[in-house]
Amino acid sequence: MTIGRVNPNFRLEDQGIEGLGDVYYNLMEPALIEAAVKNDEGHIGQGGTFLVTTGKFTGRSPKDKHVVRTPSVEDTIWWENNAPMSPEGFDRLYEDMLAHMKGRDFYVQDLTGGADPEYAINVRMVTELAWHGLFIRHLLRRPDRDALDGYLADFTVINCPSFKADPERHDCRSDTVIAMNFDRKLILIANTEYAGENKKSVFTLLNYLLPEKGVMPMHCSANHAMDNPVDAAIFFGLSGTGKTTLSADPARTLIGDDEHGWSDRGTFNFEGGCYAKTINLSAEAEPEIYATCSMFGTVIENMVYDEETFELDFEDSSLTENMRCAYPLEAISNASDTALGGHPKNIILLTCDAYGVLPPIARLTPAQAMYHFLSGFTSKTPGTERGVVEPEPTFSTCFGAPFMPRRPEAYGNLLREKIAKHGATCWLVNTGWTGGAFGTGSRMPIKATRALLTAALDGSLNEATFRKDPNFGFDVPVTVAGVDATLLDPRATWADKAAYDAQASKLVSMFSENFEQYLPHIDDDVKAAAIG
Ligand SMILES: Nc1ncnc2c1ncn2[C@@H]1O[C@H](COP(=O)(O)OP(=O)(O)O)[C@@H](O)[C@H]1O
Ligand SMILES: C=C(OP(=O)(O)O)C(=O)O
Ligand SMILES: [Mn+2]
Repeated sequence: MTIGRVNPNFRLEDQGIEGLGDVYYNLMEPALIEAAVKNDEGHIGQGGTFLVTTGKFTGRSPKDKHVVRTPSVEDTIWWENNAPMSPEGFDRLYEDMLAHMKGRDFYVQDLTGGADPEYAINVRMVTELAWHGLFIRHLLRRPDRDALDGYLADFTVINCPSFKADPERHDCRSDTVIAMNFDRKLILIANTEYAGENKKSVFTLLNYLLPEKGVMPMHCSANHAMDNPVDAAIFFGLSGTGKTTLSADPARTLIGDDEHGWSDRGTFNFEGGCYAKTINLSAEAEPEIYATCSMFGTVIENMVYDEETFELDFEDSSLTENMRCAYPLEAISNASDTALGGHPKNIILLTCDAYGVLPPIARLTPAQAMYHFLSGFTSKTPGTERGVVEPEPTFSTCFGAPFMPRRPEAYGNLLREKIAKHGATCWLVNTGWTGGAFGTGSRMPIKATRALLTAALDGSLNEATFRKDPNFGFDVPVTVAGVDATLLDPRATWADKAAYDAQASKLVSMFSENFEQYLPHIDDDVKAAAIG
């Protein structure tokens, strides 16, 4: 049976997907919650949130993500970073998945990725779980109801957690799979309930498609000065570095928290919602995000709560440290209603340095910015990927290697052109450790990071006195109003200075060793910015 609103000429049957049980098209939030409760997928929480747990998979499974190796993508995919799947393996996977789906109920959400209509693509999300429908409806962009009657999808994502892949038959690594087929315009996800796979697969898709249109796709958050979209800032960062936290700034307008494009027209959010971490979330440090945890429709994933009062426990990470809430952009009071901004005036590279070596803020030349963008030094945050249990230093190029189908230079060159053309000021911000490495020191206070960003974004920090960092060659401010000057110099925060020097020189070598792979592909000015 077909229930809900859909283009009568573009039902699943029209895509060759037949024999399912009931198919629910484009249900709105209340109906999705009702369906999810009826299916026993979770519980309604305080304020009308929806509370779910996702079982074994509470973070992404990057090693199970595959790109189908067809001739048309052979030369453009960065195969060292993207696990291949044969077209035959994919075809069998699709066939087996469709057979498995027969008789089961599914939820279809016809959505869009990209706030700029010029670059938007239509993505139909077909989910076995009603709450995945609710999640992705929050996260992507919702077309007007009337537009649904003529909606056609550019790409279709099918997410079926009850299906297990067969590595032999489907040419994949395990029984969990995220398979992207750019030729067939299909993405198949199986055997994981972690909601983040839905949004990050669409992100990966846009990272593949947009560079050909001259648009730089970016793993970054974005905001702009209150009521002044021209004064935009973007914050690149791998998971857990602070994109979501720092872009929700009460003094600025939020454009988006995770995925953006930069075209000749400026910046635009790919999404229509946010996906925040809730571990140790406090009303004091992050009031806007905290407030969404008691709003109607917010999806609360893998949080422990009191079974009698339904009160959330923000400290209890026993299910995972990667506990989350998902909500539409409108849930943040000062979010932009267009999700568009100008060309970024400031570009922030967020890094979570678990070694406690990098300063809390440094100003970068364009060449240094390119060097750090390609290096992507940071730490993986516990829980965000399977198997990561403590902050794990890594070089994740473009601050988002798991989502980059193309070679890093493809993104690096686009970014570099845009920085040169629009003259953005670039900053490196360490939201990681201070006063010692992970285990000895402590995480950078959010308040200090915010104060430094405020000074960078309002232009006042440019007037500060800077010192040149002896290890990394970038400019580090010596004093900033409202921030303890000791904090600005990481060496000064370590009790054991010799230990700092040893750790810093170890990090310099790591940078230098990692960067060797890029040397054949880059220009002399970026080479000159290389460390070590
Ligand atoms: N100085 C800091 N800056 C930003 N976030 C911090 C800082 N100190 C601690 N945190 C915590 O780190 C996490 C950052 O996560 P998040 O903003 O979701 O990152 P991302 O969006 O980049 O994945 C949050 O849980 C936040 O509370
Ligand atoms: C959804 C994710 O992104 P982020 O942590 O960058 O918000 C993720 O890494 O699973
Ligand atoms: Mn985030």
